[in-house]
Formats: sequence, C-alpha cells, structure tokens
Amino acid sequence: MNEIDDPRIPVTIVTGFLGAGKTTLLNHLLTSDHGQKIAVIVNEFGEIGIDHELIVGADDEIIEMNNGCICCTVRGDLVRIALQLLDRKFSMKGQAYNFDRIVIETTGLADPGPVIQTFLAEELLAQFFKMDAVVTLVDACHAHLHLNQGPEAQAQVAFADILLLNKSDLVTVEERTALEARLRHMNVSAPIYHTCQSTLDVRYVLDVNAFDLNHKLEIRPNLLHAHHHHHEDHVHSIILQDERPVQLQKINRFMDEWLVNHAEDTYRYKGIIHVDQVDRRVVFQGVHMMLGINTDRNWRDDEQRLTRIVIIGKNLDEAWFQQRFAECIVESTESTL
Ligand SMILES: Nc1nc2c(ncn2[C@@H]2O[C@H](COP(=O)(O)OP(=O)(O)OP(=O)(O)O)[C@@H](O)[C@H]2O)c(=O)[nH]1
Repeated sequence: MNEIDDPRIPVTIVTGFLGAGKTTLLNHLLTSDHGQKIAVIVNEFGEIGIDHELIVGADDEIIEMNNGCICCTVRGDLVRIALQLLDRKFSMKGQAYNFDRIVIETTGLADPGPVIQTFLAEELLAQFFKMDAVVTLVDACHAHLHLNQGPEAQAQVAFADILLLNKSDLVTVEERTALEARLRHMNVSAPIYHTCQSTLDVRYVLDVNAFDLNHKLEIRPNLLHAHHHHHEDHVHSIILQDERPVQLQKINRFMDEWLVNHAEDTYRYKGIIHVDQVDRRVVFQGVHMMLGINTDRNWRDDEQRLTRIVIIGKNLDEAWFQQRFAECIVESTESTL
C-alpha cells in the first residue's frame, strides 16, 4: 500500500534509557504547533505514576499503564487501551475523542520489540494502526555507560527508526562524534539528530513513516554505505545489497532459515527486494519472528533496481547472511530462462 493512501492511525513509540529525555520529548511534541491531537500512552513502573504529572498536554489524552513493564506483563493492557481509543475515535456518542495519532512512552528499561510486535501481530490493531516510528532517546552524557551496562540500552538503539542524541549540551563535539560513530555501527539506518532538551522540528519525528525502510532509503540512499567496525558492541547492523535480481524461491528459503535459526538475535530488519521477473518492488520488515512482506509499487524507469536489506541484531554471523544472500542472486545467464 502506498503510504500516502494509508488511512491508518500512526503510532510513535518513544523509548530510551532512564532519564534520557523521553518525557521532555513528549512535552515538546504536545506543545509544538503541529495541529494534531495526540493520545499519549505512558508506561511506568509502580502503582503511582509520576510521569503523567510531568506531562503538560492540555487537550491531549494521557493514559497511564502502571501495572508493570509494557514489554512484559501489560501487552494485553496495551491492546485493550488501543482498542478503547479506537472505539472512542469512531464512537457516535457524546464523548467521542477524535485523536490523530498515538504516542507511547515506554519505561526506560523496556524492550520496544514486543510493543512493535503487538501492533503488527494483533489483527485489529494492524488493521487500524500503523507504526510510524520508534524514536530512541540517547543520553549523550551517559550513553557509553548505559550501552556497556546491559542489553536493554543496546536493544533500544537497535530498534530505533530515529535516534535522538539528547543532552548534547553536556558533551564536547569530539564526544558527540565518537558516540555517533558507535551508534551508527549498531544501527546503520536510523538518522541521528543531536538535541538539547529533546527539542527539534517535530517533522523529524512525526509522520515520517520511518518504520518503512523504503522511504528512508529513498531520501538517504547513502545511509547504507556508512560502515564502521571498531567497536565491541554485541548489537550491530548488516547490509545485504546487490543490483542483480534474486530468485523468489531461494530468498524465501533463506528467510525461512534465517527466522528459524536467528530470529531471537535479529531485532529489526527491513528491506526492498528486486525479485527476478517481477516488476514490482517486494518490501518486508520485521521484528524477531514477526515478518511482514508485501509487494508495493512498480520500479520506476528512472531508478536502479536493487535489493537492499538492513538487519540489526545481536552477535550476528555476517558471513552466514552474506553467503546465503549471495546464493539467492540470479546470474545474468539464468535470468532470461
Ligand atoms: N542538561 C540537560 N538536561 C536535560 C536535557 N533533556 C532533558 N534533561 C533533563 O533530564 C532529566 C530527565 O529527563 P526526562 O525527560 O524526565 O527523562 P525520561 O527519559 O523521561 O526519564 P525516565 O522516565 O526516568 O526514564 C530532567 O531533569 C530533564 O530536565 C538536555 O538536553 N540537557
């Protein structure tokens, strides 16, 4: 489906480690002049939430989920809340609440994967909502500490469609550059913006369709060439790319094998596939085992047909991915058969 025609309600997930600036970003989004009504879902640990007290939206609806971490115990709650919001949006009754989009702030320790999966996997949610972007706040001052400490911060970087390097007032230009290189190695496709008080033009984070790799690659084709190898982080990105067409059955087999053997370590993957004898682009994206694949528009005459796949994961065996991908490519002598 063409993203412009997509009538579904956009969902933005705001994630990031403890204290990175998530609530500050939320306030910025709620007070900026974009003319949209935002329904906010805030997930906090503990019975009594604090964050909602700190959120400034006047008209906007703030819904708290305090019964646990959004990625573990409250997935059912998330479905229920999203469906209730939907009900109110389309309700003919007096208290209809006609919001334009949802923003979900996860706890600092949440793995955003299950939240994305919920929106992809629950049929009703997938029908009415589309993932707009996962926005990950990184505390520029403490990022190395957070990233070295445990898998959560690394996973949040891996899942990001947009990375905000926040608190840039607290670090030097050299420190920022070094951190950016580290993040770029972990997540090759997310644009990185440097922010102070989580402030930036909202057009960089809302309605960007960032979950759809196609869009991003069209804007910044060189993203795929950024490659660094100088860090020890377990999370990193792999790029599979070739101008020659791939054979459908072979790429299907490759992806089956990939999901059977490597789904757990594959946080995010997105791609456009140039399939032999097919005039339309095949696009796919997924999270762990949850894969969505479809054909979208025809290749344009003025564009290079190209397969481009980005995989972000933990301890990935790049040689295996490259080799299996290479085996899917149709040699020019075969393609006319
Ligand atoms: N110096 C500096 N402080 C900032 C910046 N952005 C946010 N802060 C401060 O950092 C603290 C944490 O910001 P929050 O927005 O509450 O962070 P959070 O990610 O929502 O925090 P948790 O909900 O605890 O995970 C607050 O005191 C903010 O005022 C910034 O760019 N520079």
